[in-house]
Amino acid sequence: MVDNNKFYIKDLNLYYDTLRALKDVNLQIKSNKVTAFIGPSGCGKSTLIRCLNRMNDLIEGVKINGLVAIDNTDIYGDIDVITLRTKVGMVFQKPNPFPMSCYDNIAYGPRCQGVKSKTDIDAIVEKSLKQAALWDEVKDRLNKSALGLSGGQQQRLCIARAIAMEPEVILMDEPTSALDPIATAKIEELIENLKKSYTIVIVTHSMQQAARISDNTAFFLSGEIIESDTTSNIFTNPINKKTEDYITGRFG
Ligand SMILES: Nc1ncnc2c1ncn2[C@@H]1O[C@H](COP(=O)(O)OP(=O)(O)OP(=O)(O)O)[C@@H](O)[C@H]1O
Repeated sequence: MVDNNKFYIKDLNLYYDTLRALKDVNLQIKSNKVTAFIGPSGCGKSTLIRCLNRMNDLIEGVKINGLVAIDNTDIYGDIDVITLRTKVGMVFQKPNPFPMSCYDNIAYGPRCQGVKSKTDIDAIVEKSLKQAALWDEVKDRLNKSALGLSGGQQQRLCIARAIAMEPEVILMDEPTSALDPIATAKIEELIENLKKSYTIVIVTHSMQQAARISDNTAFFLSGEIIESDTTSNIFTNPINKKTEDYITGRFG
C-alpha cells in the first residue's frame, strides 16, 4: 500500500460484551489532515477513536476483530502498545492536567522516556507550549499549578503535553465541548496550525466545527460509517440520504 494514509481500517468490529458497537467499519485516515467523526450520541465515534491507540484495551469485556493499521503496521498485532501511544497522543473532552506545575505537566512524559538534561527539558517545554499557542500566557507562571489555568488554557496545556511526546497523530475526543466560544475558537485555530505537523482525528458534536476545521468527515450511525468523504462533499453533496438528513438537522 503506497498512499498518504496514516490509518487503514478494514472490516473492524468491536463488542462491549454482547453489544456490537462498531459494525464492519472501513475507513482510511489521511496523513497531515484533520478528520472529523460526526453522528448522534452513542453511534460509536469515541469507540472508534479509542481503537486508534488501543485505549479500548483498558475496558473489560471488549472484543475486537478486523484490521487497524498505522503506516501499514497492524496495531492489534505484535507491537509495543506504549510506543503506539507515544506515536498516537490523545486529548480528552474534559481538560485533565496533572495536579502539578505547568512546567512539570509538559516535562512529565519526556522525563518518563528518560530525558534527563534540564536544558533539553526546558527546550521541550518551551517548544511544546509555543506549538500549543500557550507560551505567552504561561511563560511567567511555569512553576505555578496547572489547575490555576482557565479551562481553555488547561486544554491547550493538555495539547502541549501530548505534543511534548513528539507524536505523529493527535486524537481529540470532543476537545472543546467543555469550553466557551472564545476558548473554542483558539483551539480550532490551533488545530488548523497543528495539521501541518500532525495527523489529527477529532470527535465533535458540532457540525459547524466539523465544517470549519476538518478536511475529511466520517458520518456514523448505530456503529456503522454511513459515509466518509471530503468535508465539503459531506456537507454540500452527500451521497447517502441518511447523511443528508443528519447534516440538515432532520434527525439526531
Ligand atoms: N465502556 C463501555 N462499556 C459498555 N458499553 C459502552 C462503553 N463505552 C461505550 N459503550 C456503548 O457503545 C456505544 C457507542 O458508544 P460511544 O461512546 O462510542 O458513542 P459516541 O458516538 O462517542 O457517543 P457520544 O457522542 O454520546 O459520546 C453506545 O451504545 C455506548 O453505550
